[in-house]
Amino acid sequence: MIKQESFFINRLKSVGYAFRGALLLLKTEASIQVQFVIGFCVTVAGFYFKISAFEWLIQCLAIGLVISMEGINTAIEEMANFIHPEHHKKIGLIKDIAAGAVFIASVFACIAGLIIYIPKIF
Ligand SMILES: Nc1ncnc2c1ncn2[C@@H]1O[C@H](COP(=O)(O)OP(=O)(O)OP(=O)(O)O)[C@@H](O)[C@H]1O
Repeated sequence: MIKQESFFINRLKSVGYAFRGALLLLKTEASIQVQFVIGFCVTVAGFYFKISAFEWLIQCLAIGLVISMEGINTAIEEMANFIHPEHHKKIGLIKDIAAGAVFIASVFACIAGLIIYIPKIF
């Protein structure tokens, strides 16, 4: 019983730490703030154009994917700077690959957005 309680409290604490991390990203990371504003704008567009439940599903997944990838990219950058603050070819490569992953997610999110909104606008 005690073990179960401590498991539950630990999970609750983990959610708290994760929430703190998400708030920190939103407060301090310009790229996350930009993605968040874009996410807000397309959410407004979703209501304006009355997109379907399936389109909402795709849009929510795309917004979540891009913002979370951006968060992982930030964590990789922070770790790289902490482990090796000096200039190094390998650190540059690691950062470029992490940024590349965000870029790929963003391109596909844009394609999904175009598929949803182009028929509604034109
Ligand atoms: N320590 C380093 N050694 C080698 N190249 C680096 C190093 N730090 C950054 N770079 C190169 O400069 C690029 C930009 O790095 P930076 O850390 O400024 O990321 P950024 O994309 O500007 O991130 P953000 O603006 O989100 O903080 C990297 O993608 C990498 O190519």
